[in-house]
Amino acid sequence: MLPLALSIGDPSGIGPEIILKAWLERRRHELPPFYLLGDPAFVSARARSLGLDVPIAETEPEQAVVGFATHLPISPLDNRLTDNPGHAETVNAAGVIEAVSRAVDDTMQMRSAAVVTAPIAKKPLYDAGFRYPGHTEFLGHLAVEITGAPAKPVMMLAGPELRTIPVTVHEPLATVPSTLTRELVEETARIAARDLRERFGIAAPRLAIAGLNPHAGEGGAMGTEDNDIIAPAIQALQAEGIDAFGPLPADTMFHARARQGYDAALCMYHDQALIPVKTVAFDETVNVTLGLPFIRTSPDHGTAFDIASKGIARADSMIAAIRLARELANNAGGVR
Ligand SMILES: NC(=O)C1=CN([C@@H]2O[C@H](COP(=O)(O)OP(=O)(O)OC[C@H]3O[C@@H](n4cnc5c(N)ncnc54)[C@H](O)[C@@H]3O)[C@@H](O)[C@H]2O)C=CC1
Ligand SMILES: NCC(=O)COP(=O)(O)O
Repeated sequence: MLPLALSIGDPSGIGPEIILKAWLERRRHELPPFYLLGDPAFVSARARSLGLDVPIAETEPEQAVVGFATHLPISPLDNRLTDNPGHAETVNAAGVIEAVSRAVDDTMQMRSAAVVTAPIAKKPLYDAGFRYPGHTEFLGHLAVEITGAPAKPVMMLAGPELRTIPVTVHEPLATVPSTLTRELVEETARIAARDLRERFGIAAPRLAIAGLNPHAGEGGAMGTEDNDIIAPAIQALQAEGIDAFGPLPADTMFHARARQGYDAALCMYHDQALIPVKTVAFDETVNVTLGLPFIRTSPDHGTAFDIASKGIARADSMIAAIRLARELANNAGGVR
């Protein structure tokens, strides 16, 4: 069995802490072996300052499974990381990006089974010249760079009771309507249906498609995108045999009874998708990227700078992300 590759995320946030805590919880949660792409000196210092007794060892990915029971394996980054909890440092951008790239490379080279990313703050990366809105888009870029084949990454938030998929992802609200096209809705739904079938083992995924406007447009009186873009996309998907339905008024599609009627909800913008799923299960939900030639999961939360290095960060979502990555890798035919 291959280990999972974990990227350290923003060193100023809670990423390092929840990874250390996940390792300490490895037996209780029966976690599969993983290794961290990080700076060993930084990780040791953070563990000490948090009072967490985590032995670490510099390890090649190939050796990570062997020592996982006794220490946290770390595959060292070329870039050093600066320790300044709660304050994003642009100087750390190179190491943060290297960790993600190396985790992807290890996975594509079959040195690891899947990528699990700790949260990154976007702004310090942008300030350092990073051109991608977030992991999701960067992972799509890496996939294309490595394979030479087109890849369309699709974000899905997967919780115990609800899965949601934003069709537009890191898009300012003001430009959502002009970004939303029939093609984008269809492409996102096709990838979601395929990956829910092939990766999650759902034979005939039911996709509930949200409208964009109040009351899904109220027959065109409260906005035209629902009738002009979303409804024709749903008809095309249905004609292909995909069990898609809507456009549904978004305010009434997430309550407990409504959730029984679908396997995933396609939402038209970031907060339409992320507010319901984080409200229902903030600690257990996992961010999964669909549409890639490798598996990637992440906690649903961000860097939580307000509590960085205070010792109170919960590792539940990171633990759920590790467990889901292993499950998806197992579903991928046992190759990994
Ligand atoms: N996958 C990723 O890389 C993600 C990164 N982010 C980034 O994180 C940064 C901060 O984002 P926010 O909107 O403030 O969201 P956040 O999730 O970092 O924090 C929101 C609130 O939840 C609390 N919280 C979050 N995770 C927690 C945990 N594990 N245990 C206990 N409390 C927790 C925080 O203390 C804060 O009060 C942004 O720069 C954003 O870009 C946000 C979401 C995902
Ligand atoms: N709010 C979700 C989020 O920002 C995560 O994005 P990504 O970095 O996983 O693309």
